[in-house]
Amino acid sequence: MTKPIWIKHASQLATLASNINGPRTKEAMSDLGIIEDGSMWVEDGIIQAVGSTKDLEKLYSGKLHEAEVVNAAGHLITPGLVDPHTHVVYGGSREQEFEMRLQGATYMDIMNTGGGIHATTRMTREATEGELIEQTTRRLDSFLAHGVTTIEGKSGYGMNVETELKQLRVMKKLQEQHMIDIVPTFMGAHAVPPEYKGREDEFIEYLIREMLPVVAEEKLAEFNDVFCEKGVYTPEQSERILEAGKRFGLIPKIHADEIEPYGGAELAARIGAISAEHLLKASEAGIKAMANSGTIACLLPATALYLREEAAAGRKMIDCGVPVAISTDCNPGSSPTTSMPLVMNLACISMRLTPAESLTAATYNAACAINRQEQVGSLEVGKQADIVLWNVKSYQELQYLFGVNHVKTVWKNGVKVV
Ligand SMILES: N=CN[C@@H](CCC(=O)O)C(=O)O
Ligand SMILES: [Zn+2]
Repeated sequence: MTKPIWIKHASQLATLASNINGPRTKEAMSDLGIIEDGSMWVEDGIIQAVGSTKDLEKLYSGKLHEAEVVNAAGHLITPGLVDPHTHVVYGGSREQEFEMRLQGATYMDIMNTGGGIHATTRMTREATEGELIEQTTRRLDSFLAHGVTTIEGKSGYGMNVETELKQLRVMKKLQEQHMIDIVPTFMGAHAVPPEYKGREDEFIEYLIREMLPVVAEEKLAEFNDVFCEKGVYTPEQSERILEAGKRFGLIPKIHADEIEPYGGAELAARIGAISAEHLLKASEAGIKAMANSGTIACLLPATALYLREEAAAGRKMIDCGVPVAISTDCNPGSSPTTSMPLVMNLACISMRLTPAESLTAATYNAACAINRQEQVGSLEVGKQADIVLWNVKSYQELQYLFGVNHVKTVWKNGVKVV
């Protein structure tokens, strides 16, 4: 039997607890459920109590001597961060493209000449399962070191049955081997593979006929994602792929309006996608439609920065009532980072989210974007004990001192992992 953990005297315990079920919007994104001089009791990996140190001292007075005590005086405590959009499983790396872009090549130029997603697809097809596990483990360790305890992970660097399944099976194995939780998304439509160039509809048929049934049969994914972008998949093609996924029980997500306005946000709202990703160029009508449908905007400010693009209109989206989540977009091309703390900083700096909104976007709303809000994303009784103790005293300081990893201790399911 492991000892209970008693964390006490946190200067701010940002619980993110609320009576609102489902993604938070507008003012609710600023309510962090802060407890000053906060305290938590954890047993068997589950949060048993959350409150003031005084209250918990009374509640557990007969058991205090049994617990491992963590004195969090002067420290902020938050839920483990949730990253709802990653391409974490891939082979190789693409540092030469970074230099090409600095010299003027665009993301799409590189992709259209066989680089970008296609380059990573070649390297992922060549990599063995063991090599992918080894590379990905290093990234998962880095996520934990940055306070991230749950991530979503997409396939999409295979675009054939064999490699798409290899990526998803790697995620399944890592879910068993690694402390971090990985929520899998099938993204067979990440690009049009070169062998199908000009025959997009044939590839879509292949994806629907050969890939989706196996992914569903082996329960390898919960979501189905598509890159809806000019030169990749049209809104009509994206809809066909996502509707087919629905028939196999996969919930739609959409990479939408990243490079050009293309009706992706509107499509996400119309077909009931749980989230739409990127949205740098989302139209007014698309933003309104997402607010009405409650589709979560999963915004990726590190990607915008890395591609030297203007970030998505996060401030405006929140003001319009769109629930906003944020993510690293961890991938080898447009955002090779695992730092959610940096993403929280950028959400404030480049999208004008407030420090409180940014924390909600990286915890509770991020959990909603991957259907994990019942388990993680807030510090509430009965939830997983995924907890971060930070080397700062407040959430305001966490967002203010930017570009620094302030993580001191991370517990995943009540186990100290950092
Ligand atoms: N934009 C499409 N897909 C990824 C990038 C993948 C890559 O460049 O390897 C994204 O979300 O940013
Ligand atoms: Zn992505």
